[in-house]
Amino acid sequence: MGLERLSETYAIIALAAIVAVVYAVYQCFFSPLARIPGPFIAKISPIYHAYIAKRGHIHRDLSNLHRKHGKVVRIAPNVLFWKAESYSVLQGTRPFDLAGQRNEKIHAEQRKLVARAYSMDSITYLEPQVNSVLVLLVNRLREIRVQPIDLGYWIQLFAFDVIGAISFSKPFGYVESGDDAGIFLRLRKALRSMGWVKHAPTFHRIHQRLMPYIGNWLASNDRNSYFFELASREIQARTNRDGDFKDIASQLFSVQKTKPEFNDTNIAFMMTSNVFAGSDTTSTSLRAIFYLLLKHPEKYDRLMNELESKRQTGELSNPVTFKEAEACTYLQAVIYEAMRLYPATGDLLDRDVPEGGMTIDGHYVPGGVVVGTSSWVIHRVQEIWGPDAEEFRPERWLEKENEGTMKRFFFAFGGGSRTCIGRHISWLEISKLVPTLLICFDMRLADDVELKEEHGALLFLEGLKVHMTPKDV
Ligand code: HEM
Repeated sequence: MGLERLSETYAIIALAAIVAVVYAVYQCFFSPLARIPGPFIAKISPIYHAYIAKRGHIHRDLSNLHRKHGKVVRIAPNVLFWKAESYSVLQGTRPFDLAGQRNEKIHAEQRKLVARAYSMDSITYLEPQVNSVLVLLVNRLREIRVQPIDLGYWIQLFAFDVIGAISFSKPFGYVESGDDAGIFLRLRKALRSMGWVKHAPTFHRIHQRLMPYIGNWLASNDRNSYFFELASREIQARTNRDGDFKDIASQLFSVQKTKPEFNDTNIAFMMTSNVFAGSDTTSTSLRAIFYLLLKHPEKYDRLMNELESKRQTGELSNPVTFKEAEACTYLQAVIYEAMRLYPATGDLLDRDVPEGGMTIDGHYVPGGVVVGTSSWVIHRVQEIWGPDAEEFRPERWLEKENEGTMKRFFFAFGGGSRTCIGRHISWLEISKLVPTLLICFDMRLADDVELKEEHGALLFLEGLKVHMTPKDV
């Protein structure tokens, strides 16, 4: 009896091994994607993508994979169009979610409702909100006596407060108090968790089903619970306050008047996206800009020459206006170049290949396969950016022969119908903050600063310590 059970067990193990080998042979030699190069383990297991995402430096891993395997790399057995299943993890059960919505038709309808509030025209409307946080930031930084300052942290406080200000006319009060009340860590945990759970959607589905019994083990769920509740409370408080508000909430409430189906819950979901998608992305970009500038004194000096000569001719106010900043050509080149080298999202933006399939770089890819690309990879392709693609050289954006090409391949905000809806807002913040801080402070990077990179669903850069000496302006 014992022997019989043993041989039965062996038979099951042998069968499982045969199935695994057949599956691996199929994936490596007979699948329609068999000829696409990539790590062996990625060809046979979807775990590979989730694994490299969990390690925290997927942005660099993807670039290395392309360097090793070429333009098209296979990073899962079944890895433009519809957003892939990984976005369901983002969306959860949320009915209004631009970033997470996979259905193109629903996405287009929802995006149409809110597009105006985020358009270029709305930027001037929101500028006074950014000004108030910026002036407060400069004053707070002037008061700090202990050097070097963790400028990265202050930038993050600024980016959060701006989101509160432009969304609900109420900064969160972080710059004022110099403290984030634990919210950054909570958000970081959520983004860290989302970074890998996105690539394990089956695991996510099972977890969500079991949640009533096992509780919530995934910080990624905070996006649609804790942060949604935070946004809902702010929206509620905002409707209870009187005043002529110049913010996104007021624009969305005016949409609601003609489209009542766009209810308060949907507005709160949109505001959750502002907090979730708009604060850390902007602060990471700002950290990269200051880090690269201060690391390259000749670029810093060139930018200071531009700003100072504009100051002397009265073309630069304090705080700098968006219009003035746009007219600073070297400043704009610096922003593009830093965001090229450190785009805030470095994982693949996954899309399902539509029915009928498509050909990518000579490889036929059948419908249903997930394809994606990463800004970290595109931004380092030498055929586009030249042999010095890894170098910080803002001048490349000013060279006549590159005009057009470079902006076309600038992928920090994604592209197509899913391009970042908040890109004008973050450009407004960045364009104003960088020159304003530079005209108000002399800056020097603290000794031995190297930014620490961690990629969850977004990139984080830690350790921007700077000596800041206030100037008389
Ligand atoms: C430097 C700052 C920012 C960067 C690098 C960035 C990056 C991106 C990228 C790459 C996407 C496309 C994602 C995809 O295809 O899956 C995206 C979408 C989105 N972003 Fe941003 N973002 C930034 C700032 C903001 C701000 C300030 C807001 C809101 C105030 C915002 C809200 C959104 C939303 C709602 C989407 C989804 C859009 C859609 O699918 O229609 N982002 N962002």
